[in-house]
Amino acid sequence: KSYGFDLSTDNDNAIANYEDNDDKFPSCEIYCTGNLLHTIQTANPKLFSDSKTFVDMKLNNSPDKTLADFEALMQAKNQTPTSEDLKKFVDEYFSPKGTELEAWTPTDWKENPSFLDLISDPDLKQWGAELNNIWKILGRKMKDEVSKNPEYYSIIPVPNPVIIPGGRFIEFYYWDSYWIIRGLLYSQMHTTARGMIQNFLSIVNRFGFIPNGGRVYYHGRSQPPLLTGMVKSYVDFTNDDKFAIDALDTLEHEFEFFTNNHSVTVKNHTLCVYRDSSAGPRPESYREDVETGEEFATEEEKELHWSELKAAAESGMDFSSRWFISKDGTNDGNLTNLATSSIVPVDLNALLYWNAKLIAEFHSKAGNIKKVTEYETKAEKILQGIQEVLWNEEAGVWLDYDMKNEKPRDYFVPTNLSPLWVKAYNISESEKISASIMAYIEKNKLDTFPGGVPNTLSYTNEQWDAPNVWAPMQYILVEGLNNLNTPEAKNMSMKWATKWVKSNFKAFSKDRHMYEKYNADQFGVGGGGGEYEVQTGFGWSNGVIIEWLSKHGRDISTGAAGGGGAAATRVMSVVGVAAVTIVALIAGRFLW
Ligand SMILES: OC[C@H]1O[C@H](O[C@H]2O[C@H](CO)[C@@H](O)[C@H](O)[C@H]2O)[C@H](O)[C@@H](O)[C@@H]1O
Repeated sequence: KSYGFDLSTDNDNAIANYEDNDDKFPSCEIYCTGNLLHTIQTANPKLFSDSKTFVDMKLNNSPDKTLADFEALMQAKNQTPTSEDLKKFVDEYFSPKGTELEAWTPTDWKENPSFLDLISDPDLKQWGAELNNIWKILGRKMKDEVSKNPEYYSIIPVPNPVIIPGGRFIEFYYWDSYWIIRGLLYSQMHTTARGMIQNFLSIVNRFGFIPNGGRVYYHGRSQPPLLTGMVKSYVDFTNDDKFAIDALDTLEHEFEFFTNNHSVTVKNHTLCVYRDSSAGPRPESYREDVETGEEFATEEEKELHWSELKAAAESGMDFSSRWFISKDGTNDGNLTNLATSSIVPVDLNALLYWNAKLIAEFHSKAGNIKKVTEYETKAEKILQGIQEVLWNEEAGVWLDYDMKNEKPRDYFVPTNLSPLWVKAYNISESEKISASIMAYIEKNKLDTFPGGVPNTLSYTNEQWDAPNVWAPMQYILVEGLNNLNTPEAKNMSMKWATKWVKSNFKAFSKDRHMYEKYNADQFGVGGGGGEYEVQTGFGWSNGVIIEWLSKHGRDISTGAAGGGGAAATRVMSVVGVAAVTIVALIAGRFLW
């Protein structure tokens, strides 16, 4: 079946739940589940150093022939083929990863985007130009044959070229694309940004939701819902209200789909959790999931474990102690303690509130008064849930809620502050909230890390734990504090933005790479841990830096000390800088 890429919206035809997925993702019988996938991904010795390699390879024959010939091989080898037998089969029946894609230079790429004029420091300006060049390296276009014969590929066909994250991630990722698109908009690449948003609209129209990334094996889960936020960004840059109005049916559909499939009732409020709807290990990390699954005795327990792994992947934070619930109800443990779907996450509910508010705003542009009221009411209900279930007066911040133990999880994650970013709080209480957030920052010593604010304060060797620090999370913190609009919060926001720009710059100057994640304990160093090597490229890291160079490039310089530059010296007292320095040195960390 080939895709016609009909961008029109037809909610009646879009699926209302995940049930019809098998039809919608025709190559799933090869790439999502089954004996072939299991046998190749668990071969001993292993065939691939990264499990994702196999599921990104193209089929040379139809799925039916491939499966039939594989079964014949299994029979011929008495169900116990050697690794060598399997390697021969893969070489004959699959083509290398990436053959379905072509490098693509965005047609709207500009040599000298105007944001470069907003940067004073010559070294930062040069760096900005190099980051702008990277858009050309990260551009990918699908070959026409993909949409004609999608059953030969794990990649999900989309009509327009995309900017990928980079490294092993050669397809689109849902939430990464939010920061990539903002970076493109700041780089005056409106056509590429619009094309990527249209891809997502087309995907919602075809499947009802946006999968985690652009591969069929991500079919059971999404990622933090940011499509409506992407449309808002596009409209803010272009004033093209019609684009948002035309997208409304699809945006509503994504919102309804997401809330229908993720809701829970807590303390009489309907809120959402991250969740997955598929069976089995993650195909792209099959071997790893089979190994952690060994810890469980029954098939049912294994399935539950895999489902919690995939729910964590839906959150974008795969993996993190944020999702561990130990026997005594703490965040201690390891991947076997994952209980993602029992934790009500602050960020997801704040984002859904934002979605509802934006949909109401777009309806108001269209003059659809009834719809404005409908979505304002939905937003208000989510806000009440956030306030009554997730706001924690004692901690002075929002906290994830543990439904198993019926208690808040008082552990730092940047997402605890995410309502500030999307204004999911009562604005009239900004002063009070600002005081309590600043006290929370102080109490958790969040300002003492030389390389940015870590994702948690637990050192577990998982990639979304300390000491790793991630661009989207720095963004949420910095933009959220800025929104609070009090002098203290704005100062901290500027200080953290400056530190992040300078730390990324140091790493780039040294290694010539933008990293997927960095190290909070060391200034200018890439991150590590988790199940794959740190990746370079890197879409969201580039996007965030381009945005902050555009916004603050006149105030940041590479020369000045303090993790800040001209702006930081303006907003912080000298005493403040010295205090931060002393605290960091006492903690045995190097500032730069
Ligand atoms: O292959 C392992 C996991 O890789 C992805 O997760 C990480 O990279 C994504 C792309 O940058 C990012 O969106 C995510 O936040 C990262 O943790 C993938 O999204 C996972 O589903 C996958 O299991």
